[in-house]
Amino acid sequence: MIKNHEEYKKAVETLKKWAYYYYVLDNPLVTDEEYDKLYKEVEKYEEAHPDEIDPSSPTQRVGDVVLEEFKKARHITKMWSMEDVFDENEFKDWVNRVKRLANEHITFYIEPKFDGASLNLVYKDGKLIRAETRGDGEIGEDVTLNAKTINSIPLEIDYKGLIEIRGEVVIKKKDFEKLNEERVKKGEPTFANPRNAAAGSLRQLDPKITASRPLIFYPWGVGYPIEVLNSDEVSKEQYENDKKRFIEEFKKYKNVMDYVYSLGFKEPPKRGECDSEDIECVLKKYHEFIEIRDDIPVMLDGMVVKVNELHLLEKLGYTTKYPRWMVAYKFPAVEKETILEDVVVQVGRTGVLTPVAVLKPVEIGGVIVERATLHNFDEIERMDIRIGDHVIVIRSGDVIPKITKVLYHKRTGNEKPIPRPTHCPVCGAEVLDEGAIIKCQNLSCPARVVNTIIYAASKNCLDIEGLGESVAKLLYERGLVRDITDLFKLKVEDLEKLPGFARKKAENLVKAIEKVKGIECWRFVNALGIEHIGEVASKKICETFGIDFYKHDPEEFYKIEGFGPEMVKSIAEYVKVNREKIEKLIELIQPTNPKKEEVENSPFSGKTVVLTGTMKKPRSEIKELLEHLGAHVTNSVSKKTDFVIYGEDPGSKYEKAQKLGVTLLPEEEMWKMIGEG
Ligand SMILES: NC(=O)c1ccc[n+]([C@@H]2O[C@H](COP(=O)([O-])OP(=O)(O)OC[C@H]3O[C@@H](n4cnc5c(N)ncnc54)[C@H](O)[C@@H]3O)[C@@H](O)[C@H]2O)c1
Ligand SMILES: [Zn+2]
Repeated sequence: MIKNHEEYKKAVETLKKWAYYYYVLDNPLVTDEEYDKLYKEVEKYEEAHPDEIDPSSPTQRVGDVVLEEFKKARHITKMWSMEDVFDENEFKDWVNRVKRLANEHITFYIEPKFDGASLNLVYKDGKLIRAETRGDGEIGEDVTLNAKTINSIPLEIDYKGLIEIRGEVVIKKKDFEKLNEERVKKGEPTFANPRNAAAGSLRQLDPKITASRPLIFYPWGVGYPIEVLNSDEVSKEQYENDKKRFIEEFKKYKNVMDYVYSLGFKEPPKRGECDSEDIECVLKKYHEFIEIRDDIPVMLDGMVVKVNELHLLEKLGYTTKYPRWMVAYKFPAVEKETILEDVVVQVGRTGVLTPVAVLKPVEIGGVIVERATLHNFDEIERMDIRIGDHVIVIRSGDVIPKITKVLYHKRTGNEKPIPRPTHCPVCGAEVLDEGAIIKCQNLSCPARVVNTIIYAASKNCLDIEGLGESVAKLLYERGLVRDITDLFKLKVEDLEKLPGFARKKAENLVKAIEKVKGIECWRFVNALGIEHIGEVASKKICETFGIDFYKHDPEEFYKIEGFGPEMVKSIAEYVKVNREKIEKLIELIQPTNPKKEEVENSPFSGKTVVLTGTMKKPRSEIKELLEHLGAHVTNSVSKKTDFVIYGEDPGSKYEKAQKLGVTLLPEEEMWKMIGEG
């Protein structure tokens, strides 16, 4: 609560500073939540003391000043900020207010609120002549050259009159992650969130930098000729004429946007209309938006509700800051402030040390977040993050929880620096520090051994059911397993004595390990965990050399498609050190070589096959088997299909095959043809 003018002035100064960092520098000092809280307090005080209002208060203006380095651009019509509501009651209040002001029946146009950077595109005679950031709403930065590098912005459109098309420049969450990873590698500061990344990428003095960033433009509205005139570039008379014609032609905001999208702009993932008497319709849309929010590749921070009837916009009018005919119904925040309580260091199977932040638990979008990535120790030093620091954490769909900001201004002096490790936290061995990567080189480091076992047992390797993290740790701690080869010595009697193991569980694990015998070659190779050699490379190795791969000269690996020096060197080094181990494992596991000859002679080789109905074995298994026999298994039946193999209760695919005259094979028949019937 702000009690007096003195406190009010202080609060305004704070808000101004935060707004400057946010709008001008694209580098916020606090979370939106914190900004909004103080903003609301200032607003409240101003309502009670209208004569004390500071005209430079952020409540009285749109955005902030523009950066000096840019050429300035005056918008033909004004750009606005937007009122926001945070819950159903606030929203209903807004609806009642706007209905009262309109004094006639209204409908709503609804679309997502994109969390990015506002951009105004001026088209004249069908050509893009200018692109401007919002700036203070009247004057923005001229970023025409930058905008021209964004693929989703058409340089020419079919509309021949003067028009301002407005929208949001955004970056996909995935691309934001990638961009930040690249920046971490180069030792550059990371962007706090996708919005700052988009805004920072758009507001570059060098268009080449903008061009290198994968930006997307989503239009959400039209300025000229429906907004408020803001320059003398156009005469008042022409503006009034154009406006009248435009409103008569389109009538509703919805139609304006349909038209804009028809000009070649990108459509949002979801939009619609509701009657103002049907609040349930709006609320339903709100919940649908929240439901799909994580799956939408770009950030949405709310849903925008606009009065649909164009002739009412002028009547409903504007405050100093925003139109009275639209509102943002905000979603729960994806960024929260919390405290860094500790940093634990994890050691992976390759020995790389990764710092993980332990946070004071905080709820973000319905999920309690307790841990976050910190990338590496170079990043920790660059951010100067300390234990006890107040930090901002972001989590949203593809964006994994991460600390994006340290709130230095909240330091008390008791924060503790996070030392760069010189020794492995697990085995105590001295580490190899290569800057971004710090490594424990002790091959028998417990963390490395346990993680190697977990990896080898995982789905795409030996696929040992029941051998996850906790069991692997237990087996290691009890001295039962120090190496993958030890797995094959495990006896039911040893296991059943372990905590949490009854006889049944012990038997199951031993059985699961026995099942590894005769496993496919590629799974065996993948399980070795050779650096740079994953599933695909393992398959290629087995197809080319079979299980004797390690006996071949490293040079020979170059003939495999896609194998470069990094991979070949890694294999060579691995084999040099581990030859004996490989041989011992082959003896124990006896992996099967892919049998090429048989595949060529199979009745299914080169055939296109579709599966339908319930089969005796899981469909994925049958698919794999048929593919192994050289078949091409697809999902839909066409004239090109050779066989439709059906189990019980076959569906429409069966009928389609009959219609097209495709050969129908009962499942039994297939097994006979393979020789397993
Ligand atoms: N963390 C900080 O320090 C800090 C500082 C200042 C402001 N902020 C945050 O910024 C927000 C206020 O900023 P603002 O006043 O620029 O408003 P805003 O960014 O929340 O909303 C207005 C903008 O929304 C965009 N928009 C996206 N989708 C739209 C759609 N479908 N229709 C119309 N417009 C759409 C437009 O660019 C428009 O300019 C608050 O959430 C506040 O917390 C944070
Ligand atoms: Zn170690």
